[in-house]
Amino acid sequence: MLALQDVTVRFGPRAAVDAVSLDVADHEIVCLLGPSGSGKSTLLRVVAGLQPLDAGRVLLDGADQAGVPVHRRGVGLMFQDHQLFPQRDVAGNVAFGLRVRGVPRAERTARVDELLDLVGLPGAGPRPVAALSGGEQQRVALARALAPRPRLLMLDEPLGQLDRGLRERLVTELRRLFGRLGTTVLAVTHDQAEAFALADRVVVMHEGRVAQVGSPLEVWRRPASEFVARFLGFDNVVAATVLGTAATTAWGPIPVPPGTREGAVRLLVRPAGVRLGDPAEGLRCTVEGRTFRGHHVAVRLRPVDGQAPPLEAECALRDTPDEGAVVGVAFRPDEVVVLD
Ligand SMILES: Nc1ncnc2c1ncn2[C@@H]1O[C@H](COP(=O)(O)OP(=O)(O)OP(=O)(O)O)[C@@H](O)[C@H]1O
Repeated sequence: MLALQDVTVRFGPRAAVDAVSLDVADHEIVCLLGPSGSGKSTLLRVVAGLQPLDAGRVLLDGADQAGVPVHRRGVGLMFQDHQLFPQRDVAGNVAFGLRVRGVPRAERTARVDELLDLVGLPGAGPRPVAALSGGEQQRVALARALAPRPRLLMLDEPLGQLDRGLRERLVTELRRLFGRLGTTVLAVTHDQAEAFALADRVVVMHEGRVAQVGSPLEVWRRPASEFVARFLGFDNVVAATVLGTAATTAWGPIPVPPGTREGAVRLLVRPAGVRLGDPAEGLRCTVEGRTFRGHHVAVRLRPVDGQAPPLEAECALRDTPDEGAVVGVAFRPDEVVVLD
């Protein structure tokens, strides 16, 4: 449905988007994820036709979009500040795209009612938008973007300004809704939890380039590089020399999965693979701190020998050691990832 081929956008000497290629299939939900300034919004604006290209091509259903203006691309847009028209009521906002396309009144009314039902705001048509909560406004903005049945819906930080609880609920609803409608979606977010909950595929961006593409599970399990690992919040990264099924590191020997590339590498040990046990065995560490994360506790560990970098373990609530305790650390090979 959407194909980006070597898309490049420069602002001055710097490429904000640097030779990005990406395909989005029909009915697929793809999330661009990355830190501030990595080029996500610029890429979205390119697809919408709001940002000219310096090189490359954008194709929609196989047709090159060079020279095709925004309103002829058949894409729907929903931006962070969702820009509802404050002087119109909810129905007037949702109907906007239909009115500019000359859809007759009766059909417009029916479609607005249908969409308000769909986004969970049945009967809200006559309400002034100023009287709606942030979450309700977000739903109205979504209904407005969906109303003209865009072939591709683009969302820029769709839930950016809402509090976390509401975001988590809405993101699940959105995914279900898009699945039901068969909507193809390209969304931008800097929030990994949101991207992982919404997307079929995640595209991690770094300095205008694609750092990794994969399903949420693939990216989470196997971050391709140290950048992606750290962006996802994995900080147990260490220099290692691999020989056979063991790596020599500042944390001592770490078992690695069979078939791991030999020689000098960077290794990630996911916190779930850091096991705490008897202080007489393995790497001796002091428990520096603990953070409760709902279903588990993140435990910060400082190796006693002082030279090795700190590391983090993930513990079940009932197995969490006290702060200040000395523990012995062992590593599970299935949670070890070799980074590029
Ligand atoms: N109109 C512009 N003129 C000059 N530089 C720009 C312009 N738009 C974006 N940039 C620069 O291009 C780079 C990418 O910006 P972009 O907004 O695409 O990043 P982003 O990943 O969406 O960031 P954020 O999450 O903060 O929105 C940044 O360095 C930004 O400063």
